[in-house]
Amino acid sequence: MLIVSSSRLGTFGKVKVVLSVFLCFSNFHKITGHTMNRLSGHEDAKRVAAYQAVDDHIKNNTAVGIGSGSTVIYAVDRLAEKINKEHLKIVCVATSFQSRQLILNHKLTLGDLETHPDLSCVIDGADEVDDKLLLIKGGGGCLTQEKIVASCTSNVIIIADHTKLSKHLGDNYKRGIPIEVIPLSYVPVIHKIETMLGGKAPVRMAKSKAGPVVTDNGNFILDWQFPPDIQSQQSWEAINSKLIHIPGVVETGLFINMVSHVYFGMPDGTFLHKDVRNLNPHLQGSKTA
Ligand SMILES: O=C[C@H](O)[C@H](O)[C@H](O)COP(=O)(O)O
Repeated sequence: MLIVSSSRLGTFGKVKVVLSVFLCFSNFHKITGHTMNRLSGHEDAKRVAAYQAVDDHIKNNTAVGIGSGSTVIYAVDRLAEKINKEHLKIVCVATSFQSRQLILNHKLTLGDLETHPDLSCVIDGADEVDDKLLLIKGGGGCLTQEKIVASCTSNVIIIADHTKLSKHLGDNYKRGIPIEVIPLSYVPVIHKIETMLGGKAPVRMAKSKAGPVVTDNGNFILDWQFPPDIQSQQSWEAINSKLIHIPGVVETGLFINMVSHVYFGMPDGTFLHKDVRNLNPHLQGSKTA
């Protein structure tokens, strides 16, 4: 029937038919609940990690930090489910515009660091985690508020899919270390990073806007593609210290000695839990909930 009628339609009519078929197909997936089944392996892995972290660490009558990124979305889903089911009283502190929206959209209680400067835990994502649990963060442009919020707890919990796990920083995440800078300083900061530490530190350009990415704080992001041998010459702590002392640098996406636990969702639906107190990993099962 479609073929017969499409031959009698003009271009505009054909576009309408194609659009209706597309909308029908998307609604079919929503109606039949197939949306979850269509999740990719990566999405499933993110969900497994996020659910497990929430189940293990969220306690009643606490304030928690909510990180940013695509994995945190699953954590907030689980948190909302848990709060409603168990009638918990939890105050959520955001680390970005996105995370604030997530909290508000789930009708959770929004707090801030002014009212809740001590957090029971922070659940956040990462772009890469090395075998000492050092992190690269900021791939989505959020890092300064994340680091401030993370500094307000002794329990930073990272959730990620298995592709984020690597031996050394930069093994898997190739975009470089994000560095937030005050806009007027970006050229001298690039020059200083490249002269002092080597590599390249281009300003991150926006995809759907002319010009650079602008952070939630009104700043620019540099992605420092560091020289491969830098890790054999100096520690990440020393490198981070050099970077943050450059005038104009607001913060870096290097999170050093800040993490307590990391949960990786694995391709087979299990999760890998790493506890900083015992860096031998424990494969803990397949609670996908
Ligand atoms: O800038 C973004 C944040 O640091 C994210 O937590 C990080 O990029 C990981 O995001 P995702 O969970 O989407 O991989």
